[in-house]
Amino acid sequence: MVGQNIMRNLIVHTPSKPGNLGKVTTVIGAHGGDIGDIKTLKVGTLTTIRDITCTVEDATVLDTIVKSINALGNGIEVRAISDDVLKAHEGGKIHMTSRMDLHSIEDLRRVYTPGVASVCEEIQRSPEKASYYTSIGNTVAIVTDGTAILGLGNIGPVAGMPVMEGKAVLFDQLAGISGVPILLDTSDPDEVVETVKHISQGYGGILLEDIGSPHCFEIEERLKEDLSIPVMHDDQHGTAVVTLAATLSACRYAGVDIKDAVVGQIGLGAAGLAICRMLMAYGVSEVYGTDPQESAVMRLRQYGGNVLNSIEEVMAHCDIVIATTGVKGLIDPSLVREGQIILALSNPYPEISPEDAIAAGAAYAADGRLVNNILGFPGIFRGALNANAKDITYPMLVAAAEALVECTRHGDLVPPPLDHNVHKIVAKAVERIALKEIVHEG
Ligand SMILES: NC(=O)C1=CN([C@@H]2O[C@H](COP(=O)(O)OP(=O)(O)OC[C@H]3O[C@@H](n4cnc5c(N)ncnc54)[C@H](O)[C@@H]3O)[C@@H](O)[C@H]2O)C=CC1
Ligand SMILES: CC(=O)C(=O)O
Ligand SMILES: [Mg+2]
Repeated sequence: MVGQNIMRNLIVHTPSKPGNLGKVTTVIGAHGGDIGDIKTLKVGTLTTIRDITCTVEDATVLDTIVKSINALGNGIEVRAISDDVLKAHEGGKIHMTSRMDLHSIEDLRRVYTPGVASVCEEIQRSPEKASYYTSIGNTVAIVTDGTAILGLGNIGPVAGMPVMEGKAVLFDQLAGISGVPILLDTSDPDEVVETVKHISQGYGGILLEDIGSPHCFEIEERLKEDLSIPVMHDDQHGTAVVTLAATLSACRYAGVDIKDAVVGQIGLGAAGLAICRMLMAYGVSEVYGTDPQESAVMRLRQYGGNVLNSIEEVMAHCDIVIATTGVKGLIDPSLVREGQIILALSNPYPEISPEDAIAAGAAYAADGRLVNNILGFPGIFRGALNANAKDITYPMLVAAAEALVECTRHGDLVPPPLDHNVHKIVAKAVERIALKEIVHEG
């Protein structure tokens, strides 16, 4: 089964007797529902009310589950279904807040005019002090043109805003960075580059997000060239870092030197090409890729990768298979070979679910919820900003990947994304390399 697609909260009433919750959860599981949190809202003398988070394949499955719970009878009933994901987005997920209190006229004069004028003049005299007296050095612009929002495709920047707000939440909570979404109504590389350059002085770094290929490549290259603040296209390099970490872990368990691994990449867009480039730069000698777009295949060749003509060939030839196509259920379980490692990374729906890949014989399998650039970009930018780095370089990315491997528990491919310590360790590793590079250049 590929992709658990919709998450709903079932408000379930049962008589307050042992065994009833078990009956309800059994019904949910039997119909393929994935149970998340179970909150007990009320334990009454007669009735217990619970809020059960349930993720299902589609609305039909949800309907079947509700009908089956209600069919249990004896007072067991789904009284309401709520969409907590939608509810959580009401009003948006982010809000810029003040770091200073405003209680008195004294505060007002310090925060705002007339006091603020002297700080402006100080920065005018010594522009480098802006990073000390403003939030610029701790703020990253999250720039999108909306052309490759997850695997949903070109849905436009406004429809992609919930993803950008999500990235801002992650920046804030995992790395203490202010992320500011910037929605562009152009995909023309000249216009994107010019626009980002014009706004860049207000930011300590630029995270390019969900900008489709091939225009993402030129945009990132030109911005990296023209700006002296860190610029990174997350879908390329954030993803490549985490995928390298997962591949290193997998090779360790398999007792294979990563340099000898035979890796196949399905989908050679932003994420796929960057993954191939990262693996090749790290020393993997056999990297194969496939993509229906001739231009994508040509790019892989230019970077020294090998091309295969179909998914079937990749699955037959490679020990580690990575997919970033945005196409749900693309990999048929019958193609999976015994002992293969399958990373089907498309969001929100993978090319094959980890459960199906394992059932078909894979030794390790993961999807984009687990192997996700959430493990990369917060720490990478934290480290770069701490070091006052002018760029994000390949050695910084490798340091991030190796730090992730260090944090990975035995048997896992990557560490848990919400472990704050992991992001601190990644940031430290990146900062260390960035400082070394600065000393070297200086
Ligand atoms: N887990 C993670 O951290 C990340 C996951 N992704 C996921 O990867 C997917 C692709 O994202 P991007 O690379 O940014 O998009 P993209 O649009 O740049 O690339 C997609 C590529 O897949 C190719 N493709 C489509 N159908 C194919 C097929 N049947 N066989 C082989 N190739 C095929 C396209 O031709 C294109 O080159 C999305 O679903 C996204 O959510 C992207 C970044 C991070
Ligand atoms: C995780 C991410 O950046 C994506 O799926 O596009
Ligand atoms: Mg993305």
